[in-house]
Amino acid sequence: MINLSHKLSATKHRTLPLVGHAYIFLGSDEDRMTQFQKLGREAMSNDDGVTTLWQGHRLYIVTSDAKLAEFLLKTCLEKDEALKCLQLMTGNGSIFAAVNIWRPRRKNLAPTFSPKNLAQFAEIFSRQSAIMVEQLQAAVGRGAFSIWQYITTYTMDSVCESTLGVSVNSQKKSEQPFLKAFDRCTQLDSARLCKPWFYNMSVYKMTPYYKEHAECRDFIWKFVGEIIKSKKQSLKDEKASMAESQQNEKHDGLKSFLELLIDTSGGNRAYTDVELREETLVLVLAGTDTSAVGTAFTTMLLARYPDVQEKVYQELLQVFGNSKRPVTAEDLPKLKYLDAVIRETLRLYPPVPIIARKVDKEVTLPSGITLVEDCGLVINIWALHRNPRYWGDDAELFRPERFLDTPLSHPAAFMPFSHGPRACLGYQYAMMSMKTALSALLREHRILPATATEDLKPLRLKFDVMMRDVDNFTIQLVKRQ
Ligand code: HEM
Repeated sequence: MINLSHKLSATKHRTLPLVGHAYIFLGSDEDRMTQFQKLGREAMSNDDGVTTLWQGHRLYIVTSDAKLAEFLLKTCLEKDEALKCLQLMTGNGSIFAAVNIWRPRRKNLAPTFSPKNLAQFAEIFSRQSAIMVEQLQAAVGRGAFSIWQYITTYTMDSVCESTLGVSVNSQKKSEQPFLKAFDRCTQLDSARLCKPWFYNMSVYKMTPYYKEHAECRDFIWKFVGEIIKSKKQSLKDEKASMAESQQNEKHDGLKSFLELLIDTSGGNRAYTDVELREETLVLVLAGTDTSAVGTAFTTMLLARYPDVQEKVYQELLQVFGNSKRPVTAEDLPKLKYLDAVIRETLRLYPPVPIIARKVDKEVTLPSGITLVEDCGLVINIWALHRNPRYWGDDAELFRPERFLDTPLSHPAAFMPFSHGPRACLGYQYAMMSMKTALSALLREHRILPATATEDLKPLRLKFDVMMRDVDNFTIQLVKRQ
């Protein structure tokens, strides 16, 4: 690795004995995000499109170049060691699993995201977003407030209903025990991710955090385990009660991801209860805060760009007129400008600003340099999305029209959902959910910045497992006439 480090551009930060550059990530979540931004810009300004740094004895290669990122994401599929600490709750669930486990699981999971299956979830998004708007009435016209809790409970309720087929009703019941346990587990996981000295399991087990994590995790596993058991039983009963001739008939009712997974993993490959628990928890984990962060950043930008908000509103008027009818699956493809606004938000504020992989066997880059086994790889999506080489001189500008008037300069220039074989499976699901929530909100309300001068200040960002707004997405809402 030392030889390799001499062939690649290196970070300007001083290397300390033993820890290398690990010290630069100490400090607050905001400091950590600032470091990632700086590293991304360093990589962008280097001729080889990378910067390198040492985390203890391991060399990490950071890139914000779309071509190189595309190559790495297609070639190196193993997740980085650091992400192992996120597996406590999801076990071998596909998102963090080793390649040999991930591959067959992805094969089973992918067909459950077919357009036909996704269209049936539109009704859930529509119903849950109506609840969100109803809950928000308490804040309308009353000055600045954080919209985060409203949006994250909307996504939690939608994801749980579409994944497990149950209503956890977290929008109306903030003390919902599943939500509390799930939130606590993810908080503990992200705190651990930022403290490398807790990566070692034996060390972590000695901390009070592990005990608390284990208690929450046991609760979650029991909750999901019971749903799986009862779902399997009712599917069995349903089959038994159906006449033989009806067995192959199409089942028209709404099917949750859990039921779809039981179907797709059928036959000899049928999933055990543990596998079903792991995969459904992956969907809840991967689908909740990510979409909530994307939606919340969009509200912040709409508040700061009233002309963009007005254009979205005009498009909504064209599709819905003055009616109060719910959003349907057929409406969503017509909301092309809103789609561009969300994409532009995800470009400038990607909820997952960095992703990490590991080199599991030597790989030679197109430049001829060979990466050695066990190097870490960081794709800096935040910087890649602001790279003028792919986005032009106005890369830093919020301009949704770019998604309507200019084709992508490279297939990997826009990758909020990652790229290559391990890219996000929930991409279309997330776009549907975000579009439904934002249209429900904007049809009746105008979004304003928290204060009159707010739109002049740059957004302050922080990083745990995801990128968030330091001020917790504070806006104002007023009713439209
Ligand atoms: C704005 C919302 C979302 C964003 C920004 C996002 C982003 C991502 C990213 C960056 C990855 C890949 C990580 C990597 O390459 O290491 C990923 C993976 C994944 N996402 Fe999403 N995601 C979103 C919503 C969702 C939703 C709603 C679901 C499911 C309902 C979902 C399910 C998954 C799954 C299953 C994977 C793992 C894929 C695999 O390893 O094969 N995501 N997501």
